[in-house]
Amino acid sequence: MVQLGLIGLGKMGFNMRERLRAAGHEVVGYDRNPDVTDTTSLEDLVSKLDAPRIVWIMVPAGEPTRQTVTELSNLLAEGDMVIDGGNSKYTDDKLNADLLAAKNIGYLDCGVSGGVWGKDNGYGLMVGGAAADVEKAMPIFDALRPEGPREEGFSHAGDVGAGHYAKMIHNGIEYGMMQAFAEGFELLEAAKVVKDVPAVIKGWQRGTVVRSWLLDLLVRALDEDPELDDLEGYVEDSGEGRWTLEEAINNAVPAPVISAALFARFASRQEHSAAMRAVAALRNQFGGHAVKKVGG
Ligand SMILES: O=C(O)[C@H](O)[C@@H](O)[C@H](O)[C@H](O)COP(=O)(O)O
Repeated sequence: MVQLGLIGLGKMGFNMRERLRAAGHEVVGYDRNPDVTDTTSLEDLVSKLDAPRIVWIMVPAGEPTRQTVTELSNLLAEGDMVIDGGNSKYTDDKLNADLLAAKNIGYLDCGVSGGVWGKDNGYGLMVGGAAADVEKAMPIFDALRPEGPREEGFSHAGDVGAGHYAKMIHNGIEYGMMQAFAEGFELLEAAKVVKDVPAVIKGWQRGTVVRSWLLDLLVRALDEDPELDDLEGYVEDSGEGRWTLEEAINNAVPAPVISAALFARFASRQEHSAAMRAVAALRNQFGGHAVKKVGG
């Protein structure tokens, strides 16, 4: 049994606390939401833990995570350790690690995959940092990861930053896979050759090359809404896809699938695309091709 401080009890952190407690670990959670928190402040959280402490951060990436690391750097002591489990950009990890290292506080970055299903199924984990720190936190990783061989749901990806780098690329792949399923779905719907689209997609769940958890989730969504027409075709993104493409450019690695998937999300948010108005205008200019006028 180990003891862990957990900051951020939203969709991910709340379920992680449940899974860790179910495995017999002691978790002291902090969240600004009084309904879910175990403590009143970060100071209080730190005071409730025995040294050497391990504190896991599960708050939104960017400023909220950086701010939390900064506050912890003033509250923790030599020998303690911080783990950032959020979807942070990997370049933030070096800054966090350096800030904490100045006080001899350890740091690991951990990409966490599995969403709201992780509480029961376990979370896929990819970790960056020193091997000795990874070893210290292993009981926590073992409780969070799925059952089965450790190396199939956990990796020590490399030095600080490597865990979030691995998660970034994982999410880039996720964008591409989702987009491929989505385009197949639209084609099946459009062509009307296939009479029962949800049945065909359900029939791909076993034996086929494309069977996968994302396919299972698509089947689940279609069970609830067979044509998905309760939904707007509007898709946000949280950064990982953009960072993956920055890496593709920096390393001159072609990534046409992931970039198309990201741009499809941008297109999904446009009601009145300037680019497509320009294409319509140009076709009209050079070829006299018909255009549709607003309100016409
Ligand atoms: O592996 C996972 O569990 C998911 O990738 C998870 O991390 C989350 O759902 C993404 O952050 C969504 O990312 P986008 O908002 O960029 O689609």
